[in-house]
Amino acid sequence: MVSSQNLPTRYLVSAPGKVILFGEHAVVYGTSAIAGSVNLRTYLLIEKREDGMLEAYVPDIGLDQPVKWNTELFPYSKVEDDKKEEFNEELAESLKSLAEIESDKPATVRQQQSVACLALLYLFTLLSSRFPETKRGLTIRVRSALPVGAGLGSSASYSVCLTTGLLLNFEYISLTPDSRGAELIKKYSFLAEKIIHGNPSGIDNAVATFGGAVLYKKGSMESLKGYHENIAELPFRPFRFLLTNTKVARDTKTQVANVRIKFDKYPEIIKPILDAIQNISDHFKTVLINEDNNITQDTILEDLIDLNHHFINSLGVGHPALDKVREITAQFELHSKLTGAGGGGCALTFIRDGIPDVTIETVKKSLSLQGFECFETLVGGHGAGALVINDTITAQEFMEGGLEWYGGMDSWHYFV
Ligand SMILES: Nc1ncnc2c1ncn2[C@@H]1O[C@H](COP(=O)(O)OP(=O)(O)OP(=O)(O)O)[C@@H](O)[C@H]1O
Ligand SMILES: C[C@@](O)(CCO)CC(=O)[O-]
Repeated sequence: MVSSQNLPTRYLVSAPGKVILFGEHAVVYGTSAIAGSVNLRTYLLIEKREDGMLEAYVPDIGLDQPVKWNTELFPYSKVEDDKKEEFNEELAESLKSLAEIESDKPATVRQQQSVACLALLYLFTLLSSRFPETKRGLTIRVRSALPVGAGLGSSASYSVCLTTGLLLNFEYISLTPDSRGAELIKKYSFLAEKIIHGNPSGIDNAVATFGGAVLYKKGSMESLKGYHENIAELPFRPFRFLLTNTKVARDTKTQVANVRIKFDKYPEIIKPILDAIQNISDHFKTVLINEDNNITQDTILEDLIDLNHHFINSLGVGHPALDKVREITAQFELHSKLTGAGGGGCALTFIRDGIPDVTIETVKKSLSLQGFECFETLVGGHGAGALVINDTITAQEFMEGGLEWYGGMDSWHYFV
């Protein structure tokens, strides 16, 4: 039996969102994509409790009240100890009724809340099963600076926070330098992503775990060697981007499923489009590595942004609001594309070197007049991190405090 006697009981955990530069959707079919972490993060506070209950505060998805479960009711017998890292459909099915949220909110909102709870219950049951029942009780509190369902990887950031907090609490990993920690976080967060997304490529949770700017390809990512082969760090200069949230709601699961329908119906047409997207990612990588003239790099990046946007639109995941962002930014000779799953959500606008701040402010103003929300971001930065936070803040301070403050704390341990 594992002893938790001398361990800290409270962790603060965080993970970034992501932005996909090139290759969303195509990456689900095994091509390469280029993505990086953004400086908007999710934070999770996890603490032990004595009464064997699991309680979750997840206000960002419209759950005004905490949700509480008796952990004795969870189906631990469904956990297969030797296959924990594979997705266990039976375990997910048997937890579904416990994860259901009853409220007078619209069905789509309840569905989003239920899958977020299901991801928590799934990981909790999986990872707590080797602990004595009396030591399983937990409270988790989640807050995020990321817009939910807008293409910036809010679900992966949430999944990685859940995974990191639970792995720490149930002593699978610790806050010591050890590359195994990041691998485990990536593997288990992928299971949570499967619950939320259906058929994820793994790019979002890989970026939320490892941070940085990466060239990602789906593949055998079981070993550390696999990690190096499949997620290469890119020699990224600090490119500036404007992110525009069109506030058109959509969910990734549906967008990915719609592309699948097209692919199955017209494989001979869709396959070459996916290949072309692969070539965009490859070309960009070559330019990053071989071209040291910033102006040339910027011009090529703009061409590739346009090409990628049109290819991806042809897969049926565009939206008039995203085209509006392109139209407005084009008036200032800036290039934009949808980012993430599309169908609404966010557009990404590249700000090449030398664009005056006053131009950017005017662009932002024009976009805001459409009801869109804009923010600037740099791509790259830390992945999943954690720290022990026994006395530093109260739960209430965490729920009510400014998120930027946590990021600035200097004792973060990053897993990469
Ligand atoms: N802060 C959060 N708290 C709890 N659940 C969250 C949070 N953020 C995201 N989720 C879960 O993730 C879902 C949103 O995932 P979805 O993949 O549709 O959007 P996204 O991750 O923001 O976009 P993309 O996958 O295109 O980057 C929510 O409905 C919810 O279930
Ligand atoms: C649309 C998609 O390519 C990116 C979503 O952020 C889906 C995935 O890769 O899992």
